[in-house]
Amino acid sequence: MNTVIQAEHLKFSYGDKTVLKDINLTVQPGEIVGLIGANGAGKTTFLNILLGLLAGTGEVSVFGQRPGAPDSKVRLGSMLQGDMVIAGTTVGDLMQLAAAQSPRALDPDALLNEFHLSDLKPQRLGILSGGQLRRITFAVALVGNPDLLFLDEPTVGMDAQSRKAFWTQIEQLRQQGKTMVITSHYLEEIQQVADRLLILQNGRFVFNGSLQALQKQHLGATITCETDLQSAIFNGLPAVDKVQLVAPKLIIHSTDGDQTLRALVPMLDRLHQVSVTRESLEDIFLQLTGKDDEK
Ligand SMILES: Nc1ncnc2c1ncn2[C@@H]1O[C@H](COP(=O)(O)OP(=O)(O)OP(=O)(O)O)[C@@H](O)[C@H]1O
Repeated sequence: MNTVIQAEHLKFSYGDKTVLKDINLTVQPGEIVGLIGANGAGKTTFLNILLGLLAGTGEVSVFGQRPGAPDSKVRLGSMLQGDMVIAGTTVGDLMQLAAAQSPRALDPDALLNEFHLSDLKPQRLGILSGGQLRRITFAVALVGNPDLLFLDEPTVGMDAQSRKAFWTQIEQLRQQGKTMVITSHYLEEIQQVADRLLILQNGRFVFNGSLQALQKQHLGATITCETDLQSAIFNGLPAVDKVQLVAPKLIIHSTDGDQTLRALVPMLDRLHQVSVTRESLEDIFLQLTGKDDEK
């Protein structure tokens, strides 16, 4: 299987500000990778390097070639933040222009129709709303029929319906075997679709794996119940971090939900309305990215 993206010891600085310190990554065909990180972590910078728009040090290849090489460029579609748009150009013209860049382009009109965007075809880009522009930019990214897509915060500004339609389209693209790198701050959305998550922090991936693997490493849970037992009893149970009484509820914060639950089994007849909430991706993300920057 030919690797789509390969990065080894990639480093990048803007002047004396080092943004990427040591990036190592392999992406295989058909993978959907969710790239997440706090504002300013370097996600867009990394995508720009993969596109050949910025040059870092270390080894980087896309379809086995240097980023930006013409042969790999035609297999690539991107939707970046702040994509330049010429206000006077119409949607139809922009789609034609984008299609003309690729020898394997799709029919622009058919694509606009499929995306329910045909009405916007005669409109000038300058008068479109932010959400409409995002949807058009997505169609532009796809019209060249790319094998690899870079989508940088694609759903920003889209209304709920458009976001839903967008993620459905991503699923369809998955069926077609497209490889995608998607950045998003909407963790609930990205976790649904990504085969693999990359968490960028302090210039490195502090996590590279599936959501399931991430959750296996982070076993924390919140157990809520009602009980006539004294809350002090729960403080002494294994892995219990903190116990809060918010009458009538007792809230037990555990660093290892399974371990604490096992210890609760003998008391089950005194516990009522028990519920368990595992750490969400957002909880884990905040733990991993809340750490101070390295000096
Ligand atoms: N052209 C530039 N010159 C100097 N610094 C820059 C430039 N572009 C980005 N930076 C800085 O590099 C860092 C990484 O920026 P980047 O846009 O890659 O982050 P990001 O993870 O995409 O952030 P966000 O989630 O806010 O979009 C930030 O501190 C940013 O201020």
